Amino acid sequence: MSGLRIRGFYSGYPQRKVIENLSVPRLPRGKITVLLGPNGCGKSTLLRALAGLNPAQGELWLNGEELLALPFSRRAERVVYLPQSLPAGVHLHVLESIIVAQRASGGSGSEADVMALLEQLGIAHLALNYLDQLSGGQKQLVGLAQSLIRRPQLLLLDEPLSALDLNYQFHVMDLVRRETRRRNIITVVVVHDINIALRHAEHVLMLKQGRLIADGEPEQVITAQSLAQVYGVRGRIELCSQGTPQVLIDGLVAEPGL
Ligand SMILES: Nc1ncnc2c1ncn2[C@@H]1O[C@H](COP(=O)(O)OP(=O)(O)OP(=O)(O)O)[C@@H](O)[C@H]1O
Repeated sequence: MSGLRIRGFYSGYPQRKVIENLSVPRLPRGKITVLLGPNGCGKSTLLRALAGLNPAQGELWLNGEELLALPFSRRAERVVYLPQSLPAGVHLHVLESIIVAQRASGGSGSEADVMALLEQLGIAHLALNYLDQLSGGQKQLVGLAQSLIRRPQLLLLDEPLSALDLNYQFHVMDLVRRETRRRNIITVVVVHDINIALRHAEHVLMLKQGRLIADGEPEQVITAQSLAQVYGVRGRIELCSQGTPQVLIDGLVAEPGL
């Protein structure tokens, strides 16, 4: 079966269970899935576990192949995880760092391909800058280029927009969506901005305390009821004048007894 299927999945740390008995029938190929949930609910733990960077038990099927049974090197050819921040102290040019990422995944290391991707991301002018001399947002864009050039089947992006301005947030989500469709891959993106999820996601997972609360199309998952249950806020979903749904937050859900 194509797509990603998760069954009876557990992950966490020696002193702490985080993801408990998670099952997701199917994350579709060619679509962006946004993973939502409050701070500390287990979003990064889950992405790292999907990538084989955290211990996990259960079943994890990617395009019909059981990932947990694969050696780490074969799994890393199929799954790429972009962490919230790039490792510090890497003294490489942007261009070199992406060529290294491309060669590590069996690519040709072609400078022309890398430059074309940097152009698409709007950062070709940074090609000869050192990674450790970039701004936070510039580093995020380079991290995205390093991830895309590796041509994974499953792309896991952990808060890739957190340091980006409004223009780049839109540009990056648009680009990731186009590339996800063009390459027919599965992309899972963690974001905190519900309106970005409503606008750009094609599928949404909502987590609370390591458990799946909702799974489906954005407008089915992001409702006043789920916002109250998962985030403890009173919200409304309204159509703006251009027909795009928007979440408006009116306040916090009253504590019982207050
Ligand atoms: N290395 C670790 N060792 C032990 N516990 C950890 C570790 N990393 C995270 N945790 C705990 O696991 C839980 C889930 O953390 P995780 O980083 O997955 O949450 P998150 O949903 O990504 O949060 P945020 O939105 O704040 O980034 C938290 O309670 C956190 O304290």
